[in-house]
Amino acid sequence: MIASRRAARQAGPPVTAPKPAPPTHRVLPVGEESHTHNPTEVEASKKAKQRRKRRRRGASRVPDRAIVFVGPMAAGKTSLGRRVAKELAVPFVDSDVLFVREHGAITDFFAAHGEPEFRRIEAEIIAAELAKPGTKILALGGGAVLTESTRQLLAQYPTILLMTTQDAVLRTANLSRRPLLRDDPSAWGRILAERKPLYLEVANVTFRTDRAGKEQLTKRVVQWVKAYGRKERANARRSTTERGREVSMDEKKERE
Ligand SMILES: Nc1ncnc2c1ncn2[C@@H]1O[C@H](COP(=O)(O)OP(=O)(O)OP(=O)(O)O)[C@@H](O)[C@H]1O
Ligand SMILES: O=C(O)C1=C[C@@H](O)[C@@H](O)[C@H](O)C1
Ligand SMILES: [Mg+2]
Repeated sequence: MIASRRAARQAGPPVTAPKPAPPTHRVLPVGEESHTHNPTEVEASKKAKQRRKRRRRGASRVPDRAIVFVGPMAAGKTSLGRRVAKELAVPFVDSDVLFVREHGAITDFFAAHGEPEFRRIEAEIIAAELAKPGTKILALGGGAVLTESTRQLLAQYPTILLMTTQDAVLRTANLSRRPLLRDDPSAWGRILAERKPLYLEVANVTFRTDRAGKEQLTKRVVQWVKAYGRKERANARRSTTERGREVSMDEKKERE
């Protein structure tokens, strides 16, 4: 059976078979690329392999847990977070989106149950998301840092603060989706003044989103994340070696 299938494969299609359709520039699904001998498709396959290799290399340099984005309303957590996640080929999660999925619109929830109940559930959602293994970009709601337990958890995660100015927000953000700002534009600055110390307490680094375009910022944040991952791995290797040395010193002492 196997021999006959091999023979059929070696024999190729019957001479009378209709001519196959001309090759197209279709991008082949992952895993199918190596079954072609068409030069265009071979080239596409090579490029796909290189891309996967680059992604694996990139992924191995990023921290193996959540990378968190914090910052004031409309600073760019969602738009930049999505871009950075795409570039690193890791999932993007937004705590506001998780909340809405479970409990409906945030403004309605505030009106019906009040802010303290919102903060309690928000903190639970964030803690559960941080506890899940694997690299991801996690964007937090603008007020998540108000909760102390969340701030304490963030001490164990690379945390990026996105900062901007009220002028930039009023220029770029869609105010119809932000009724608080539409009705009282100076609310943004007042809220930021109250929260700034909390943002700075949890952040490992700050990027200004009003001073550079999204593309340039994405590159800079990706570079920072990779450098953070490299440093963390180097530190882990160093402390393993040091622990190894301590053990062998102890063994030596015991033998003496
Ligand atoms: N670097 C940038 N340059 C110009 N515009 C930007 C930049 N970053 C974000 N924006 C714009 O600012 C607006 C707010 O961005 P985004 O919704 O990502 O902010 P956010 O921090 O997620 O807001 P929220 O706190 O409401 O969730 C969007 O219109 C976005 O396109
Ligand atoms: O700044 C805030 O307090 C908030 C920001 C949003 O991301 C939402 O989490 C919610 O609207 C509260
Ligand atoms: Mg957002």
